[in-house]
Amino acid sequence: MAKAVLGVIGGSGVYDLPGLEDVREEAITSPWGEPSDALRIGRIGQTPVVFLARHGRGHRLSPSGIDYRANIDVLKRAGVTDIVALSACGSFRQELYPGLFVLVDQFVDRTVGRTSSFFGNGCVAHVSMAHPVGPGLQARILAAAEAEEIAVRKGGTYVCMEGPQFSSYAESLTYKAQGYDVIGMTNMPEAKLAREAEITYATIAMVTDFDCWHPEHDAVDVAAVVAVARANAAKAARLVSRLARDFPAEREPCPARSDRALDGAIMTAPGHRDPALLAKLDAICARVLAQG
Ligand SMILES: CSC[C@H]1O[C@H](OP(=O)(O)O)[C@H](O)[C@@H]1O
Ligand SMILES: Nc1ncnc2[nH]cnc12
Repeated sequence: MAKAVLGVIGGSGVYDLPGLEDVREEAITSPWGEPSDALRIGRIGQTPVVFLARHGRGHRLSPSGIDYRANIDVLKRAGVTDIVALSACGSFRQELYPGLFVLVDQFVDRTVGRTSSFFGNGCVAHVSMAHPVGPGLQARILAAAEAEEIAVRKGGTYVCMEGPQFSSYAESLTYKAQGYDVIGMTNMPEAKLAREAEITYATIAMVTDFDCWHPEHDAVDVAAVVAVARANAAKAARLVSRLARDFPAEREPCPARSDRALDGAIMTAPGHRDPALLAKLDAICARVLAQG
């Protein structure tokens, strides 16, 4: 059994992880590009925890400008087995109000300009995204939220738009009519890449606004979003601390098979694989390539 290592990706308003102890910074390099920031590696209780600020410290990176492959690759190199993705989001439902945490279990990818796979010509692989969130990890997050008395709702669909502009009124009404619950700009391709890397992924979608569909609320405004995101960040830190303190020492098998996502997924015959691409995949595919 592998040792469990918790990764935390901090989104808008979350550039640090209070509660992380024995912290050291490590700027791990990646053959895929430039990660958003140096990793902050430490522990909470007995659990090793690795923190990455998705937009970089100082929020330098736009959702479209983040190198999601480099981020997931360096987390994999740091030994991360489970990622908790913290994200600000807009809501399409009256009952999902600013301040509430939504544990989404589905994603709709509406991004257009992002590289969304580690694989390609020379090493073709197809992993399942039917159940993108690890149910076991999500259950632990739910239990931690309840223990900390943080308002949380389990289940929901997060639609990921390209951004950086917020949606038009017509788009907002369309997403709402489609039955989507929340909207953000970052969880895709992040969740897809985590799955390819065989890292279990779960999002805490922290509602900051009602997007622009709501007749009694103004259109999204960054200053208002940031104010709610800051308040959410303190709650998120409490939740993550509890989650980490109660986390198992060894990685648990994932019912969604995120820990074995690459089993049988690579279609390119060994003799036809591109050595240069395989070299870049050394961390992502370590488990299956070791099997030959
Ligand atoms: C400041 S609101 C827009 C911004 O916030 C969210 O990012 P993250 O998921 O990293 O919290 C949203 O997706 C946008 O990138
Ligand atoms: N309304 C919204 N649309 C997209 N991303 C967001 N992040 C926070 N609020 C958002």
